[in-house]
Amino acid sequence: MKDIRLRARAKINLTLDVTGKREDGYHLIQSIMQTVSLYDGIYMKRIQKDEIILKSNLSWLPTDNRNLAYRAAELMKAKYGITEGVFIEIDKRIPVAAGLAGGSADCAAVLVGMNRLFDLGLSMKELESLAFLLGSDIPYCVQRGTVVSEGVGEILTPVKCQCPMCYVVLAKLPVSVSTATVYRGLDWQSVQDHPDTKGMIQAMAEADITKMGRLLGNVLETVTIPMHPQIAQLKEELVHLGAEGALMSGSGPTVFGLFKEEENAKKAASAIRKKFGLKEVVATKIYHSDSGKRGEQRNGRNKI
Ligand SMILES: C[C@](O)(CO)[C@H](O)COP(=O)(O)OP(=O)(O)OC[C@H]1O[C@@H](n2ccc(N)nc2=O)[C@H](O)[C@@H]1O
Ligand SMILES: Nc1ncnc2c1ncn2[C@@H]1O[C@H](COP(=O)(O)OP(=O)(O)OP(=O)(O)O)[C@@H](O)[C@H]1O
Repeated sequence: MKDIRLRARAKINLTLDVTGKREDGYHLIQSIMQTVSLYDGIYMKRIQKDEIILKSNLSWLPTDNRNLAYRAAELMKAKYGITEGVFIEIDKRIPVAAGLAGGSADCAAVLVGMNRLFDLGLSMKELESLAFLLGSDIPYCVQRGTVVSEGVGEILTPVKCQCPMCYVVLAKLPVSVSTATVYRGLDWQSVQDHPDTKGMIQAMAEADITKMGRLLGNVLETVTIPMHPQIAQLKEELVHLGAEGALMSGSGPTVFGLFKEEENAKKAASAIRKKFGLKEVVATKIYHSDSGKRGEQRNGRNKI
């Protein structure tokens, strides 16, 4: 039976602005999204019996249609009349409910995986449209890279210059933050401090990581930080430890810091782990696809 291995990578928001609100309550955003190397391993296999079997290394993660990866397989099966089944195994490494789009990345990987396992021949654009039916961050997780995300997350414009390579420390507080609650708590019209999206793109074009650090900005911090003031302390400490800048990712609670040197990022990660007593601290880096094409076969193994 055909099988496939994929890497579902996390994202950070280098900028996140809210520019309006739709009648259905969803917010219009402008955000520079960036893929990082940290990934969940996804293994998929076609099975004869018409069912979806999902397993993961986290005993408490749902394995039914509360899991976005399951929902991706369910949607593809229904839409394309697939009568065979699929086995999906998730090796979860991305912190959950963290603002890193871990569930969205798994979901996107399963969409890509189903397309290949069942030879559906769908284009990236078609996969992104399906992705948007399942969540706002998922089209981006299909596309990945350095991208300006607008609308409610469905209008994606790749940034021509790549984000310069730098090292990223992710530090997650042991609290859950609901994205819906954070957006509901935002009075977008009274936001004073809007991130400079254009300035950030210019800083990336100049490969000026110091300037990028200064321009990091996320309006959702105005909601999440008052709920969890330790986020501000984590940001301060990361800068104290040598980060060029630090910011909350998405709706939080993960904070990331950008570092020029890998060694400094590793040292900062271990200092943060100790000082704040955190378990979920990861030193990773900006992800640059080395094949340029998602799903390219390398060394006989499928990787994304
Ligand atoms: C915060 C970000 O992660 C930034 O990349 C995204 O905007 C959120 O993306 P997501 O987690 O995929 O969001 P969804 O699962 O689609 O929506 C969760 C909830 O967040 C709110 N929501 C989401 C996206 C958006 N543009 N405006 C919103 O107000 C809605 O109340 C929605 O019910
Ligand atoms: N495959 C999955 N991995 C992780 N969480 C999942 C998955 N499927 C569903 N969930 C549920 O989704 C919720 C949010 O988890 P996720 O890790 O995607 O959050 P997030 O990183 O904040 O996402 P975003 O940045 O898109 O808001 C959790 O409560 C979790 O139970």
